Amino acid sequence: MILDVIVEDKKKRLIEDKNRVPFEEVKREALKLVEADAFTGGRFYEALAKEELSIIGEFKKASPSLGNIKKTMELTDRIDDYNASVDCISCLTEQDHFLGNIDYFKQIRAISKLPMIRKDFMIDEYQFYEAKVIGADAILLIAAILDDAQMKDFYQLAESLHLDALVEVHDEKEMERALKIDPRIVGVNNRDLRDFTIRLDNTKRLSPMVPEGKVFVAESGIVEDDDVRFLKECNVNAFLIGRAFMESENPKEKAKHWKNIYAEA
Ligand SMILES: O=C(O)c1ccccc1NCC(=O)[C@H](O)[C@H](O)COP(=O)(O)O
Repeated sequence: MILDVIVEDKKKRLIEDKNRVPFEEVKREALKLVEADAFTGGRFYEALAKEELSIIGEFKKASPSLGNIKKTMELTDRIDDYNASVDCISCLTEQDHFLGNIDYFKQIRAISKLPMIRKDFMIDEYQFYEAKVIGADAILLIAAILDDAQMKDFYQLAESLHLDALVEVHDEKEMERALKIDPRIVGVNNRDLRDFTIRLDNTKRLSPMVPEGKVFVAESGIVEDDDVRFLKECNVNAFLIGRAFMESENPKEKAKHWKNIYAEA
């Protein structure tokens, strides 16, 4: 499965990353920031926990399912659009399959005040400290690539660094595992990573499992008005949208339009 390939490539990248900036150095830098933190976590969570629909707008240059994504806007124009219309930003930092990197993240961080999630395949403590250093407010934990102990330890590590965690699941089994750590934010990915098919029904099927009080995020495959109407029935707090915004020449209008549809549906 593609996730296995991505994780293997990530392990190789981590060896290079640690050679370039040693673990102890990144950790020291991150802990300094934690000590100086004005916020002790929750910026990302708070932005999603509102009564009305929130949107996480994603920056991704490529993906295994889409290949290279056609560039429709200059980065700074896109950031301006997101700043004016979405509630949080997601930025892929994975290099080999999404063509992201931490400099891309830092570029966006420098000109957006929105809470930002570092979207990557988190398998090593190093990445959490690095996320803190580059100015992330949140990280992604993908249940499919972590065992129960890793999920719990990484969740606690994120909390200790004042980072929110979006815990991503694909099916009932992963949802049960994820809920054991009592995460504040749960996301259902609608993309089947075996064949890349999108089923928004995934969110609908798993929605009754999400306990009251959690922030519930529908991820992937939201591309048209009817998708927004469909997801309204699932009581989600937020959408994570990549492709539809990256391929749009007017992501700001799209985000506003979909928030209106959601409010009126
Ligand atoms: O997008 C992929 O092809 C993909 C493949 C393997 C693992 C993860 C993948 N996507 C990451 C994401 O979670 C999406 O970028 C995100 O949910 C936005 O999805 P979309 O709106 O469909 O671009």
